[in-house]
Amino acid sequence: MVNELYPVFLKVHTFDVLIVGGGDVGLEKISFLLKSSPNAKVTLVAKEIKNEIKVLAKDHLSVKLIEREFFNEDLTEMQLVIIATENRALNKTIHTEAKERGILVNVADTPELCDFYMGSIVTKGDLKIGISTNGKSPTIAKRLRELFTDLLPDEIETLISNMEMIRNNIKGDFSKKVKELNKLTEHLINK
Ligand SMILES: C[C@@]1(CC(=O)O)C2=NC(=C\c3[nH]c(c(CCC(=O)O)c3CC(=O)O)Cc3[nH]c(c(CC(=O)O)c3CCC(=O)O)/C=C3\N/C(=C\2)[C@@H](CCC(=O)O)[C@]3(C)CC(=O)O)/[C@H]1CCC(=O)O
Ligand SMILES: NC(=O)c1ccc[n+]([C@@H]2O[C@H](COP(=O)([O-])OP(=O)(O)OC[C@H]3O[C@@H](n4cnc5c(N)ncnc54)[C@H](O)[C@@H]3O)[C@@H](O)[C@H]2O)c1
Repeated sequence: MVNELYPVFLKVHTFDVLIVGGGDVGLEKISFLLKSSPNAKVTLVAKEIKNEIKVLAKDHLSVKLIEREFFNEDLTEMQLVIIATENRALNKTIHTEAKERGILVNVADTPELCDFYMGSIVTKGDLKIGISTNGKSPTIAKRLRELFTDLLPDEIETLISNMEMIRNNIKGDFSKKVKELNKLTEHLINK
């Protein structure tokens, strides 16, 4: 099958995100989301919310927890929904309702019901690399994250900051700027 995924880097703090389910999977999803995007505007609804999620929410003022069963009205004004209850039929029903409202949906661990996948994420300051295996092996995505995190030197952060300064200070037209920036960085790739 062709890999048709198009990666984007979302400014999640400008979105309203709903997570349904507050068990192990809900915890995994909200943890990864907040790790990358600490100010993500997340509402989590679940009949029972794990204590770890409550502890995490205390450190993130943009997170709202609602401990009760899910109602369709919870989807109002949401732009992204992550569904993670243990009830597959319920997950499917919420998926259908969300799609009717034009909301992008991720049903945790159910690739065929996902409009987008949560990626595995390598972070070195302003550098962020999202990894996906097209839903085939989250374990490989995780291992590649570990590999790239080790492989990329922390100095990459300084390098990117320096390049930003140079980029802002190069005078002249666009093509001259592009040429100079390319010349400065060509030694980074040793073929
Ligand atoms: C990247 C990451 C981000 C995150 O979770 O936020 C993520 N899964 C992670 C870990 C992980 N998940 C699972 C295991 C156990 C081992 C295993 O089964 O492989 C491990 C590994 C571990 O924990 O060691 C269970 C699992 N996951 C999915 C299925 C169903 C299936 O594949 O059919 C099953 C089987 C459930 C069952 O047994 O029934 C499906 C999805 N998981 C995805 C993302 C999406 C595709 C990503 C891609 O394109 O690669 C997708 C499609 C949907 C989604 O959830 O977005 C995070 C790594 C974070 C990190 O450490 O960096
Ligand atoms: N835990 C894992 O590591 C794991 C691994 C692979 C797949 N899965 C699958 O992921 C799904 C979720 O797993 P989990 O371990 O988080 O389950 P869990 O039982 O720990 O949590 C389920 C959550 O859904 C909530 N919920 C159930 N019905 C609800 C409703 N009507 N309204 C609102 N909230 C409701 C519960 O209150 C709870 O917070 C399951 O389908 C499971 O098979 C889990």
